[in-house]
Order: sequence, then structure tokens, then C-alpha cells
Amino acid sequence: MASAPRAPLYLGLDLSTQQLKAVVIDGELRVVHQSGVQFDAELPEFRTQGGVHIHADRLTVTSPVLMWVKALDLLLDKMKRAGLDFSRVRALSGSGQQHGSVFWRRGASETLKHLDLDQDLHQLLQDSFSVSDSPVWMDSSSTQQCEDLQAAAGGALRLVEITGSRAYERFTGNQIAKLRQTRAEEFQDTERISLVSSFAASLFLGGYAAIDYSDGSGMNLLDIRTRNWSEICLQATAPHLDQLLGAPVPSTSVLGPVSSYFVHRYGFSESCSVVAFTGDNPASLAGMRLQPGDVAVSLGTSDTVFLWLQQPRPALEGHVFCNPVEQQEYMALLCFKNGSLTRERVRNECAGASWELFSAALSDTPLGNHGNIGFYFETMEITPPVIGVHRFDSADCEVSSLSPRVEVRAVVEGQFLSRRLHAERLGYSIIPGTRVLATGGASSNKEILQVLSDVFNAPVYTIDLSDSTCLGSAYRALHGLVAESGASFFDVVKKAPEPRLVATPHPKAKEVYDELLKRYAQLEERVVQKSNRSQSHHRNPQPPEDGLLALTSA
Ligand SMILES: Nc1ncnc2c1ncn2[C@@H]1O[C@H](COP(=O)(O)OP(=O)(O)O)[C@@H](O)[C@H]1O
Ligand SMILES: O=C(CO)[C@@H](O)[C@H](O)COP(=O)(O)O
Repeated sequence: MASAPRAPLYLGLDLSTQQLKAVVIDGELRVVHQSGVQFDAELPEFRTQGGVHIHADRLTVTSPVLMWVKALDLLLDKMKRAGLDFSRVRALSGSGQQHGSVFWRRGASETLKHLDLDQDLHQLLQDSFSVSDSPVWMDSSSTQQCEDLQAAAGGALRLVEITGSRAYERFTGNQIAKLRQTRAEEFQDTERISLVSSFAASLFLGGYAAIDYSDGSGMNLLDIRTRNWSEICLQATAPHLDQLLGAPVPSTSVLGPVSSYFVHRYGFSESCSVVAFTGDNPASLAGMRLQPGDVAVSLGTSDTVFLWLQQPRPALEGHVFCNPVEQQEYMALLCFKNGSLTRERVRNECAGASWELFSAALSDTPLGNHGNIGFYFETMEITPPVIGVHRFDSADCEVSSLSPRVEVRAVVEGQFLSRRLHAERLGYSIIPGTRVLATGGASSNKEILQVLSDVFNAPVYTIDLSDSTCLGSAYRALHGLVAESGASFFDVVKKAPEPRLVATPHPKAKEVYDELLKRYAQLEERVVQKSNRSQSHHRNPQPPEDGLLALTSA
């Protein structure tokens, strides 16, 4: 049934690595509109590949901040042309790729307050950023700053206890420390630092938006228990950093009404509320209505595995974030950098650049791939932190190539064995009744999901949209309006359609993959040792005190 012509709508956005997307839902939680802007294809003037620029050192990875602004201009124009009545939007929220940072130049807050209706945002804001290329989550160039932060905090484990993660190169605090040290002038000229999520919220607010607890947990700066910036981490990162960041807020906070620029230019209502934006993985948790016991596997640019956590469980691998929908609880996350782009590269080389042929190769090859196992860490991986492509035959001998169809199955099986291995190492296991909820671009591929189901030996479910981040943002917008009065997120979204079962494990899956997982673990150890040996050959470093040699980049 269509919604009444004046019935309220809720807008959810996602500013991710490769695109900016929007979903609009009505009060019955039905999707009434979807739009998107692909950075590479629709904003070619910024010359990005997969939404980013990889610098000559292969470690520094950035995106042009004005590309993101221009994408918002384009997206809103598209939505207007498609006939979306913005005046019905009661609340909006959004998400951004995690960890990325935006550096606002002195005076930018005044510019944001007085936006001229007749100009596009990207014209109005062209001088508003002290750093034009924002560091993003794929960056792994801040190894030194990670070591410094861990030393200041009293070791990696102590940092985990405070912030939920040991020091990671892509985490915002380490990127800020690097920028302060290497680009002092730009840093001096900075008035405010946003995450990608709070940056996007600032555009809608016409003023600086607060960072929410959940995305703030991906910075190595937030104390995830007190939900305040950690003094130790702030001091180790940059002077007066709390002023540059502003105070963090609960993820359900209403930050204020949409700015008059959006009211007059696009017809938003003056009372449309902007609810705090958060990270894309936390938003995805909301979009899939993940429950304790479920395991989410996101197959976007990055692959991530995440779960609902009642209490933080500190570990040197993976992350604990504040939960985006239940303020006193948490979520755990593992991130893998070599996800969709690696599958795409193998598709291009082995399956004629066609997902249909890629899927056919998966269907035509047997579970376990005749014992062949592959590691495809084409760029410096996060979990585990190694680089290199390695293929092994059934006798564990390293081989230089595999036939195209075997290579296709090797990349997908290898990735999912790794997701399962590292999730199990953190203590998470699939038990009868566990649902694996898949999302992200590659979750539209049934054959890939069949391999996921087989490797995890568990049923895989999806929601109707492969894009749970936008949907989660729209749900969060709706919840934000009533969260203050104590309404729970799950009560507000109880009418949402249940996830659908899309794959069940093959009867032989357990036998095949329990065995293969053991071999995968041993071979991964070999690959890590080999990579560490070649790194120490290049750099000859002293082993760090806490044994975290893995932190160092190639
Ligand atoms: N049919 C498909 N099979 C496998 N992967 C796909 C398919 N369609 C899209 N993808 C992958 O989805 C990725 C984009 O995922 P998405 O979640 O939209 O990215 P992000 O949100 O990180 O920008 C693409 O890089 C592409 O490799
Ligand atoms: O670094 C992480 C999570 O820690 C990534 O998951 C980013 O949040 C990017 O997300 P996608 O664009 O791949 O969805």
C-alpha cells in the first residue's frame, strides 16, 4: 500500500568509499525512494579509482573532500528531479566510511552558517578545508604514530582497554598525529576535525556536528567505557585536540534542525531534524536489526564481520565500538581491507570481467577447491597485517598460479576462511540457531553467499536491500525522534521485514571446511612469518616490546 501523500518520511544517507547513497522510508518502514552517486563514474574530474587516490608510497590513501561535497549536490538534485517531496522528511541521519577525517579551515563555521542559496555547496565550500585530501580508512601510513600512541598509553593492551582497539594506522587519532607532524601549517590552519560521518551531518546542520560515540570509537581517542575523550590519548596525539573535536554525543542524539540552505534550496521543512550520523558498520548493524547471537558479514569495499556485544572483550586483534542503537552496550568488529576490490580484480583476470562468469566458476568448482588455498593480500591487509599474494596446492606447496576457475573459488573461499578463522580466534563461534546476516554490494551475489554459508556452516540471510547502511540510517533517523522519551530501537523498527534465508550449508560443508580451516590457519602463519621476515630484512627493526611486530607496514 502506498503511503498517504503528506505522510512523514525519513531519509538515510551513506557516504562510503565508492559512492554516496540515499534511502527514504515512510512511517511503515517501506522504502519509497533510493538514489546514489558513484564517485569514479559520475565525478570523473576527481580522478579517483574506487573512490580514492593511492599515493606513490602505496600506504597513503586519501579522497578529495570536495568530491564528497559535490556528490551531495548531485545526489540532492537527482532526488529532486525524481520528484521526492523533501518537505515530508521529518528526520534524516546518515553514515560514513569509518575512520576518515575532514579538516575544516579557520572561518569554515561562519561559511557553513551563511550559505548562499543560489550556489552549489561545492562552490561555497571550496576554500573551507585546510586539507583538501582527506585520509581514509585504507591508509596505512601512520605506523610511527601508532607506536608512539601505544608507548604513551602504556602498551597495546592498555590502549585496547581504554579505546577498544590497539593502535591501527587507519584510526583517526593516528592520522591526526601524522598530519600535525608532517603538515604543521595546514594543521595550524584547522578550526575543526570531523569524521566522514560528522562532516556529512555538518553539511546538513549548517554548523559543526558532534561525533557520535559509535563512530568515535574508531579513532583510538575515545574511552569506550566513560564515552569521553581519553586524556592520555588526546595528549599523545595533539595539543588542545578536545577543542578541535568537540564533545562526543550519544548516537541517537538529535543535533538540531536542517539548515535554512536546505529548506530554501530543496524544500526541506524547517522542523526536519538531523540525527547524529555514525559509521557505516554501526549503521549497518541498525539496518539489519542485528541481535545478540547473530553474525553480520558486510561485503562492501572492505569486508567486515561484526557482532552485538553486551560487554567489551578486550583483544589485540579486532575492535570494540560503542553500540549505535543501545547506549550501554557494544559491538565487535573485524575489518579486512582486501574485500570487493580484490574479488573484482580476480573477476577481471579470470572471469572476463563478468559477475555472471565469476558466479558460474563458483558453481562449477567443488567445495574445498581440490585442496587449493589462496591468500590475496594485494594491498597491506588489516587482519592480519601482511601484504602479498600466495597460492598453495593440496600438499601445501606454494604455486605461482591456478587455473582461472580454481582461482575464482580460491579467492572467495580464502576470504571467508579468513573471516571465520579470525572471528573464532576472538572467541565467537557459530552455534545452532546462529544467523549469518550478509550485506554490502557483493551480498547480491547468490553464489558468493553459498560459499559463505558453506565455509561458516550456517544459514545465510539477507535483507531486501543490499545496502543496509542507508536503511539503518533511515531507521536511526526515525528512532532519534523518540529515543529521548525512552523508546527502544527495536520497538521502533519492529514492523520492518524479517531477513530472508538465501543459502543453507551443503551437507558436506562441515567436514570439508573444518579440515580446510586448520590448514588455512597453518598456512596463514607461514605467510605472516614470511612477510615479517621480509619486512625485518628491509627495515631491520628492534622487535616492539609487546611483540606487535605485526603493526609495522611494508
Ligand atoms: N553481483 C556482484 N557480485 C559480486 N560483487 C558485487 C556484485 N555487485 C557489486 N559487487 C561489489 O560491491 C562493491 C561495492 O559494494 P558497496 O557495499 O556498495 O560499497 P561501499 O559501500 O564500500 O562503497 C563493488 O566494489 C563490487 O565489487
Ligand atoms: O575501516 C573500516 C571499518 O573499520 C571499513 O569498513 C570502512 O568503514 C569502510 O567501509 P566500506 O566503504 O567498505 O563499507
